[in-house]
Amino acid sequence: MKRGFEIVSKYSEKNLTLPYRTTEHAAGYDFESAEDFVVPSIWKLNFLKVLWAIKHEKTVQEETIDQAKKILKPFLIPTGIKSYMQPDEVLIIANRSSNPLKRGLVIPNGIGVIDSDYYNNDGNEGEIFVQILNFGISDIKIKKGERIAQGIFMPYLLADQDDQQKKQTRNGGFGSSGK
Ligand SMILES: O=c1ccn([C@H]2C[C@H](O)[C@@H](COP(=O)(O)OP(=O)(O)OP(=O)(O)O)O2)c(=O)[nH]1
Ligand SMILES: [Mg+2]
Repeated sequence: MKRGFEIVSKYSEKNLTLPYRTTEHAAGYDFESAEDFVVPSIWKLNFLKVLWAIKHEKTVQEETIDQAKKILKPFLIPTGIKSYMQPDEVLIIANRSSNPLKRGLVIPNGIGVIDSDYYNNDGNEGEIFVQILNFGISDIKIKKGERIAQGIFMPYLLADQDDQQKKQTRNGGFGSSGK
Protein backbone atom coordinates (compact mmCIF):
# COMPACT_ATOMS: atom_id res chain seq x y z
CA MET A 1 0.00 0.00 0.00
CA LYS A 2 1.66 3.20 -1.16
CA ARG A 3 -0.88 5.96 -0.89
CA GLY A 4 -4.64 6.23 -0.80
CA PHE A 5 -7.79 7.08 1.06
CA GLU A 6 -9.95 5.56 3.78
CA ILE A 7 -13.18 6.56 5.48
CA VAL A 8 -12.80 7.69 9.11
CA SER A 9 -14.63 5.52 11.68
CA LYS A 10 -17.38 7.97 12.63
CA TYR A 11 -18.55 8.00 8.98
CA SER A 12 -18.24 4.25 8.42
CA GLU A 13 -22.02 3.80 8.07
CA LYS A 14 -22.64 7.00 6.09
CA ASN A 15 -22.09 5.67 2.60
CA LEU A 16 -19.27 8.06 1.66
CA THR A 17 -17.38 7.87 -1.63
CA LEU A 18 -13.57 7.76 -1.62
CA PRO A 19 -11.95 10.67 -3.54
CA TYR A 20 -11.76 10.00 -7.28
CA ARG A 21 -10.29 11.38 -10.50
CA THR A 22 -12.85 12.35 -13.12
CA THR A 23 -10.70 12.13 -16.28
CA GLU A 24 -7.85 9.90 -17.43
CA HIS A 25 -5.14 12.51 -16.73
CA ALA A 26 -6.73 14.52 -13.92
CA ALA A 27 -4.06 15.28 -11.29
CA GLY A 28 -6.54 15.82 -8.49
CA TYR A 29 -8.72 13.38 -6.59
CA ASP A 30 -12.04 15.11 -6.02
CA PHE A 31 -13.27 15.20 -2.43
CA GLU A 32 -16.97 15.26 -1.61
CA SER A 33 -18.57 16.93 1.38
CA ALA A 34 -19.52 14.38 4.05
CA GLU A 35 -22.52 16.44 5.19
CA ASP A 36 -25.12 18.98 4.10
CA PHE A 37 -23.87 22.44 4.87
CA VAL A 38 -24.66 26.12 4.41
CA VAL A 39 -21.69 28.46 3.98
CA PRO A 40 -23.02 31.94 4.77
CA SER A 41 -22.04 34.88 2.59
CA ILE A 42 -19.61 37.23 4.37
CA TRP A 43 -21.73 40.23 3.30
CA LYS A 44 -24.11 40.13 6.25
CA LEU A 45 -25.54 43.21 7.97
CA ASN A 46 -23.33 42.95 11.06
CA PHE A 47 -20.21 42.71 8.93
CA LEU A 48 -21.29 45.78 6.93
CA LYS A 49 -22.07 47.66 10.16
CA VAL A 50 -18.53 47.04 11.37
CA LEU A 51 -17.08 48.24 8.05
CA TRP A 52 -19.28 51.35 8.15
CA ALA A 53 -18.20 52.10 11.72
CA ILE A 54 -14.52 51.74 10.83
CA LYS A 55 -14.96 54.06 7.85
CA HIS A 56 -16.74 56.69 9.95
CA GLU A 57 -14.58 56.16 13.05
CA LYS A 58 -17.64 55.24 15.14
CA THR A 59 -17.80 52.64 17.90
CA VAL A 60 -19.79 49.42 17.39
CA GLN A 61 -21.42 47.14 19.94
CA GLU A 62 -19.22 44.23 21.04
CA GLU A 63 -22.03 41.82 20.11
CA THR A 64 -22.10 43.11 16.54
CA ILE A 65 -18.32 42.72 16.29
CA ASP A 66 -18.52 39.16 17.65
CA GLN A 67 -21.17 38.18 15.10
CA ALA A 68 -19.18 39.77 12.28
CA LYS A 69 -16.10 37.79 13.38
CA LYS A 70 -18.08 34.55 13.23
CA ILE A 71 -19.21 35.27 9.67
CA LEU A 72 -15.65 36.04 8.59
CA LYS A 73 -14.28 32.84 10.13
CA PRO A 74 -13.70 30.12 7.53
CA PHE A 75 -15.94 27.08 7.68
CA LEU A 76 -14.40 23.65 8.03
CA ILE A 77 -16.15 21.29 5.64
CA PRO A 78 -15.84 17.70 6.87
CA THR A 79 -14.84 15.15 4.23
CA GLY A 80 -14.97 12.03 6.42
CA ILE A 81 -11.78 10.94 4.62
CA LYS A 82 -8.25 10.24 5.84
CA SER A 83 -5.25 9.66 3.61
CA TYR A 84 -2.18 7.47 3.99
CA MET A 85 0.99 8.01 1.94
CA GLN A 86 4.76 7.52 2.03
CA PRO A 87 6.74 9.53 4.66
CA ASP A 88 8.31 11.71 1.95
CA GLU A 89 4.96 12.55 0.36
CA VAL A 90 2.29 15.17 0.99
CA LEU A 91 -1.29 15.55 -0.15
CA ILE A 92 -2.06 19.06 -1.37
CA ILE A 93 -5.70 20.16 -1.12
CA ALA A 94 -6.58 22.69 -3.78
CA ASN A 95 -9.83 24.43 -4.62
CA ARG A 96 -11.78 23.45 -7.71
CA SER A 97 -11.34 26.31 -10.16
CA SER A 98 -15.10 26.48 -10.68
CA ASN A 99 -15.79 27.25 -7.01
CA PRO A 100 -14.81 30.96 -6.97
CA LEU A 101 -16.22 31.48 -10.47
CA LYS A 102 -19.61 29.90 -9.93
CA ARG A 103 -20.19 30.05 -6.19
CA GLY A 104 -17.85 32.64 -4.60
CA LEU A 105 -16.13 29.92 -2.57
CA VAL A 106 -12.43 30.30 -1.76
CA ILE A 107 -9.99 28.30 0.32
CA PRO A 108 -8.54 31.06 2.53
CA ASN A 109 -5.37 29.13 3.38
CA GLY A 110 -4.60 29.02 -0.37
CA ILE A 111 -3.87 25.33 -0.32
CA GLY A 112 -4.25 22.74 2.41
CA VAL A 113 -1.16 20.72 3.35
CA ILE A 114 -2.01 17.21 4.54
CA ASP A 115 1.08 15.71 6.20
CA SER A 116 1.67 11.96 6.15
CA ASP A 117 1.85 11.97 9.99
CA TYR A 118 -1.68 13.42 10.15
CA TYR A 119 -3.03 9.98 9.17
CA ASN A 120 -4.63 8.21 12.16
CA ASN A 121 -3.43 10.87 14.61
CA ASP A 122 -4.76 10.51 18.19
CA GLY A 123 -6.77 13.73 18.08
CA ASN A 124 -9.11 13.23 15.12
CA GLU A 125 -7.98 10.07 13.31
CA GLY A 126 -6.63 12.23 10.49
CA GLU A 127 -9.92 13.44 9.05
CA ILE A 128 -9.29 15.90 6.26
CA PHE A 129 -11.24 19.18 6.42
CA VAL A 130 -11.52 21.82 3.73
CA GLN A 131 -11.49 25.45 4.86
CA ILE A 132 -14.01 27.51 2.92
CA LEU A 133 -14.99 31.18 2.87
CA ASN A 134 -17.92 32.47 0.82
CA PHE A 135 -17.20 35.93 -0.61
CA GLY A 136 -20.27 35.81 -2.87
CA ILE A 137 -23.45 37.69 -2.01
CA SER A 138 -25.63 34.61 -1.47
CA ASP A 139 -25.41 31.87 1.12
CA ILE A 140 -24.24 28.65 -0.53
CA LYS A 141 -25.83 25.30 0.19
CA ILE A 142 -23.47 22.38 -0.07
CA LYS A 143 -25.06 18.96 -0.24
CA LYS A 144 -23.53 15.77 1.05
CA GLY A 145 -21.77 14.16 -1.92
CA GLU A 146 -21.04 17.48 -3.68
CA ARG A 147 -17.45 17.83 -4.83
CA ILE A 148 -15.76 20.66 -2.95
CA ALA A 149 -11.99 20.39 -3.45
CA GLN A 150 -9.28 18.19 -4.95
CA GLY A 151 -6.26 16.45 -3.47
CA ILE A 152 -2.94 16.02 -5.29
CA PHE A 153 -0.20 13.69 -3.99
CA MET A 154 3.33 15.13 -4.24
CA PRO A 155 6.85 14.19 -3.10
CA TYR A 156 8.67 16.79 -0.95
CA LEU A 157 12.40 17.49 -0.29
CA LEU A 158 14.38 18.01 2.94
CA ALA A 159 16.79 20.90 3.71
CA ASP A 160 20.45 20.14 4.62
CA GLN A 161 19.94 21.23 8.28
CA ASP A 162 16.85 19.11 8.72
CA ASP A 163 18.25 16.39 11.00
CA GLN A 164 19.55 19.01 13.49
CA GLN A 165 16.08 20.41 14.08
CA LYS A 166 13.83 19.06 16.84
CA LYS A 167 10.58 17.40 15.82
CA GLN A 168 7.42 16.60 17.77
CA THR A 169 4.73 13.96 17.32
CA ARG A 170 1.60 15.13 15.52
CA ASN A 171 -1.61 14.72 17.49
CA GLY A 172 -4.02 16.83 15.46
CA GLY A 173 -4.22 19.61 12.90
CA PHE A 174 -5.10 23.31 12.62
CA GLY A 175 -2.54 24.70 15.06
CA SER A 176 -1.97 21.54 17.12
CA SER A 177 1.83 22.03 16.97
CA GLY A 178 1.59 25.37 18.80
CA LYS A 179 1.52 29.04 17.74
O1 LIG B 1 -6.83 22.32 4.57
C1 LIG B 1 -6.33 21.61 5.46
C2 LIG B 1 -5.06 21.86 6.00
C3 LIG B 1 -4.58 21.03 7.00
N1 LIG B 1 -5.33 20.00 7.47
C4 LIG B 1 -4.78 19.10 8.49
C5 LIG B 1 -3.77 18.13 7.88
C6 LIG B 1 -2.44 18.70 8.26
O2 LIG B 1 -1.46 17.66 8.39
C7 LIG B 1 -2.73 19.38 9.58
C8 LIG B 1 -1.81 20.53 9.90
O3 LIG B 1 -1.84 21.45 8.84
P1 LIG B 1 -0.79 22.67 8.81
O4 LIG B 1 0.56 22.24 9.24
O5 LIG B 1 -0.93 23.32 7.47
O6 LIG B 1 -1.48 23.66 9.87
P2 LIG B 1 -0.88 24.31 11.19
O7 LIG B 1 -1.67 25.52 11.47
O8 LIG B 1 0.62 24.43 11.10
O9 LIG B 1 -1.30 23.20 12.27
P3 LIG B 1 -0.32 22.21 13.09
O10 LIG B 1 0.23 23.05 14.21
O11 LIG B 1 -1.25 21.12 13.56
O12 LIG B 1 0.75 21.71 12.16
O13 LIG B 1 -4.09 19.86 9.46
C9 LIG B 1 -6.59 19.73 6.92
O14 LIG B 1 -7.29 18.78 7.31
N2 LIG B 1 -7.05 20.55 5.94
MG1 LIG C 1 1.92 22.79 10.77
